[in-house]
Amino acid sequence: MNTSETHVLKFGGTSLQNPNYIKQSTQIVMDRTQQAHPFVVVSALEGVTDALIELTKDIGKKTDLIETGVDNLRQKHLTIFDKLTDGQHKKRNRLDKLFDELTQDLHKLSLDIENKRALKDRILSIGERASALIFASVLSSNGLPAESFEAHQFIKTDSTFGKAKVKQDTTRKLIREYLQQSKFVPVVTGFIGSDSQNRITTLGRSGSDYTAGLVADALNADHLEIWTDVNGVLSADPRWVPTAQSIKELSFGDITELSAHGAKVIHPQTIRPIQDKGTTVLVKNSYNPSHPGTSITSGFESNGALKTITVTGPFVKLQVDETHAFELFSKLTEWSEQETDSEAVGFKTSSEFEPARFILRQSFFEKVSNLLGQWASSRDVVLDLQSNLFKVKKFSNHFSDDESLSKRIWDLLVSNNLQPINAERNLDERFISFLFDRQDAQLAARLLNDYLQGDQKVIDLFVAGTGAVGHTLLKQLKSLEPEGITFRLIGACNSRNALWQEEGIALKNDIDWSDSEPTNWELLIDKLTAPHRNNLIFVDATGSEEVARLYPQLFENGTHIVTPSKLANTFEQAFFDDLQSLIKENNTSFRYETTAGAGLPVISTLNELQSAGDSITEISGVVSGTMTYLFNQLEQGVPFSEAIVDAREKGYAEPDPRDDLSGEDVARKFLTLARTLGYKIEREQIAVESLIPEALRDVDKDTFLDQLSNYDQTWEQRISAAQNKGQTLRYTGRFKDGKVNIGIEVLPKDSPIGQLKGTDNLIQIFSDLYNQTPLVIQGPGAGKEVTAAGVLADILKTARSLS
Ligand SMILES: NC(=O)C1=CN([C@@H]2O[C@H](COP(=O)(O)OP(=O)(O)OC[C@H]3O[C@@H](n4cnc5c(N)ncnc54)[C@H](OP(=O)(O)O)[C@@H]3O)[C@@H](O)[C@H]2O)C=CC1
Ligand SMILES: N[C@@H](CC=O)C(=O)O
Repeated sequence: MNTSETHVLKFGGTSLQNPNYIKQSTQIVMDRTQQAHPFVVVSALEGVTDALIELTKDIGKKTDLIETGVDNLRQKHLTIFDKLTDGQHKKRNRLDKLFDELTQDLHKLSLDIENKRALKDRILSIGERASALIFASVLSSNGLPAESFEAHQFIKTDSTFGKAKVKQDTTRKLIREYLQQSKFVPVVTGFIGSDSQNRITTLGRSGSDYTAGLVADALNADHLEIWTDVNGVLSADPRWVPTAQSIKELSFGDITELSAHGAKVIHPQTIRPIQDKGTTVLVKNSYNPSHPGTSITSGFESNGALKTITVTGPFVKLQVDETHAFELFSKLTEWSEQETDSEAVGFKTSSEFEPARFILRQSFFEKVSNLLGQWASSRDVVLDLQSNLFKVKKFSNHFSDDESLSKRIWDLLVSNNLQPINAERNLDERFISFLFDRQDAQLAARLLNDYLQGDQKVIDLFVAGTGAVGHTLLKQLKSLEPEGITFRLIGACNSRNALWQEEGIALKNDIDWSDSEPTNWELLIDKLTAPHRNNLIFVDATGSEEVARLYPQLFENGTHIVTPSKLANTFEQAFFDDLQSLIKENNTSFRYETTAGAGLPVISTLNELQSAGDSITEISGVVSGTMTYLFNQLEQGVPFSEAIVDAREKGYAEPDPRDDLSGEDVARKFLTLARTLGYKIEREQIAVESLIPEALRDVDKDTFLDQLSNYDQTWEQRISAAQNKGQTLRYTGRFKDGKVNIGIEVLPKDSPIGQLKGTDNLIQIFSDLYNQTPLVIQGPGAGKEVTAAGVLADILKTARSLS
C-alpha cells in the first residue's frame, strides 16, 4: 500500500443500495490502495434511515409491528452480508445483535421510559452501524483487511439530539487517536456522534458528509471524496431539469452557498472543517467512477461562471389584511429566529398600514394557519393564499457587475410567457429568485439551465415512425455531435409502441421498448402539447394520414415539424393553407425537403430562387426513385413482380408500394412543389398514368402483391420492344402553366433521363433566370440512408434557427 496520500471516501446510501452497488463501492476502495491510504465513511444502506424513522413514528400505538419491522431490516442486512462476505461469523453475530438492540430500544421508546430524543438517535444510529460492519467485512473478504469504527467513540457533540453540534477540537484529537493507529482500512459510521454522557447523537440528515469532513480535517487528508449516484455536482436537480450537466470545478464558497440554498449536493457543514486546508473535495459517481465528477478546492475562482439553478419548495404565499399584518409580522419574526431553515419565512411588505405578503415554507405554514384560525373567528383576515409554489434560484457572481444579466433572464422568462408570482434579487448572496407554481417552475428551471449552458442549445425531439427512414435517422443522430446543440430524444413511437422519457432516451442502435406503452395519439398529443414545452421538433417518419392530420394541433402549440411524409402538404388545399397560417401565427417552422427528391435539395433551391426574385416557369423530370429502379431492373431481366418487392425491401418504395406504382407518390411530389411555389391546386386536377393493372386497382395489398406476377410477361414484352429501338421507359412529370401531367415517357436510352441509374431522380427547373438551359438537380431520390440524412439536415436547420 502506498501511504503517501490520505484519501477519505464517503459512500452515500445510493452507492449502497444493493449487493452490486456495495461491491462496486468496495472495489473503488480496493483500487485506491494503489495510490493512497483510504479511510472510508459510510451512510446507512439506501432506505434504511427512512425505514427506521417510520418505525419510531406513533410507536406507542403499533408495538405489534416492531418485530416484523425489525425482522425485515435484519433480513435485508444479513442477506447482503451472506451474499458478499466469506462468512465472518463474529461480524455476522455483531450485525445480528444490532437488530436485537434495535428491538429493545423500540420497545423502550413505546413505553416512554427514557429520554425520547436520545432514544430516537440511538435507534437511527443502527443504519450506519450495520452498513459499516457490512462494508468492512466485504473489504476483508476480498483480501483488503478492514475494520469498522462506530463514530460515537470519537465524534463528540453537545446533546442536541437530531442535530447535534460537534466539538471540533476534542473530536479532531480523538479521531487521530482512533484511526491513525489502525493497521487496517478504517470504515467509519457516518451521521453519528456522542455527547458528554456518551449517549449517541445524530448530526442531521446527510450528516455522513459532515462526518467525512471531520475525518478529513483530523487526518489532514489530501482528498475528501463524496461518492454518490450522479456525475458530481450538477447544474440543477435532474428531477427538475433532465438536461442538468455536471460542473467541473467549484470553490468552497460556491458549494457552501449552493448547499445552503437547497442544492442537495452535500451537507452544508461538510466543507467547514477543512476550508482552511489544502484538501481537494471531489464529488463522484460510484456507478461511473471514470467520470471526473466535480472538484471543489479552496483556491478555485469560479469567476462568475457558477452555472447553477436550484429549485426549492413547496411554499405558500399569504396575504393578510392590514389590521393583522403587523401582528403576524412580529409573530413570524419571533418564530423565524428559532428556525434553522433560512427559507422558512420570507416577508414581502411589512408596514403597519398595508396588507403584508409572506412567503412561507409549506411545512411551516401549519403553525401560522392555527393562528389565522383564531383570528378568523372575528373577521376575514386572509386576502390571498396560494400554495404549492416553488422558488427557482439562479446563482451567478455576475449580478453585481453585469446589469444586463438579470434583464436577459427576465426577457427569457417573458418571451416564454412566464410571469413569476414573486421575484427577489440578492446581490450579496449572488442569486436571483423567482416564485412560480410547479409547472411554471419546471419550465423556468429548464429554460434557465439551458440558457446557462451558454452556447449549448437543448432541443427536444420526438420521432414518430421507426421504420426504414425513422430507424436510420435515429442511428445517424446517435453519431452526430453538432456544435452548440444537444438533442434530447424525449419520445419515439411506431404504430404499436410509444416510449416517452422526459430526461431523454439513450440513443442506441435499437430503441429499448420495454418501458413503452401502446401507441395512443390522444395521449401523445397531450404530452407533446403540454404548456411547458419549448424548442420541440416533431419528426414524422410514419407516412400515416392519422399523424399528418395532427400537425395543426402541434403548430398551434409552437412545435416545429420536420417530415419526409408527403401527406400533410397534399391533402385538400384548405388544409395546406391552414398549415401555412398556423406556422406564421405561431412562429413555428415546417421543413419537408425530403418529400420531393429525398435527400436532394429541390425544395430549398426553389425557395431560394423565389426569395431572390426569380420566377419559376416549369419543373419537370423524374422524381420517383422506385420507378427508375424498377425500369432498370426490368431492363436487366428481373420480373416486374420481383422488382417491386425488392424495391420495398431495399427501402425505396413507399410503405405501401402501390403508392409508387399508381403514380400517387409522384403526384404528391409535384403537388408539393407547385403549392410550395404558391399555386393553388387540388390533387384531383392532376392527371396521372397508373402502372397498376386495371384488375388490381381495388384489391387489398396482399392480393395485389400475390397477383402481380401475372403481369410479368406484359412488362417484359413492353421493355424489350423499347430496347429494340434503342429506347427506354421513364416515369416523368411536368409542372407548367399551373398544370401537372404525369406518366410514362419513351425516351432515347442515351438521353440524360434515359441514362438514369439506381434510384436516380433528375429534376429540371426552368425560370426567368434559367430560361434557355434548366437548372438540373440529379442524384439518388429514394433510400433510407439519403432520406434520413435529408431529414437530419432539416432537423439541424430547424435547431440552428431556434434561440
Ligand atoms: N423510403 C424512402 O426512400 C423515402 C421515404 N419517404 C417517406 O418517409 C416516410 C416513412 O417511410 P419508410 O420509413 O420507408 O416507411 P416504413 O413503413 O418503413 O416505416 C413507417 C413507420 O411508421 C410507423 N407508423 C405507421 N403508422 C403509424 C401511426 N399511425 N402511428 C405511429 N407510427 C406509425 C410504422 O410502425 P410499425 O413499425 O409498427 O409498422 C413504421 O415504424 C413515408 O412518409 C415516406 O413517404 C420520403 C422520402 C424517401
Ligand atoms: N417511394 C419514393 C421514396 C421517395 O420519396 C420513391 O421511390 O421516390
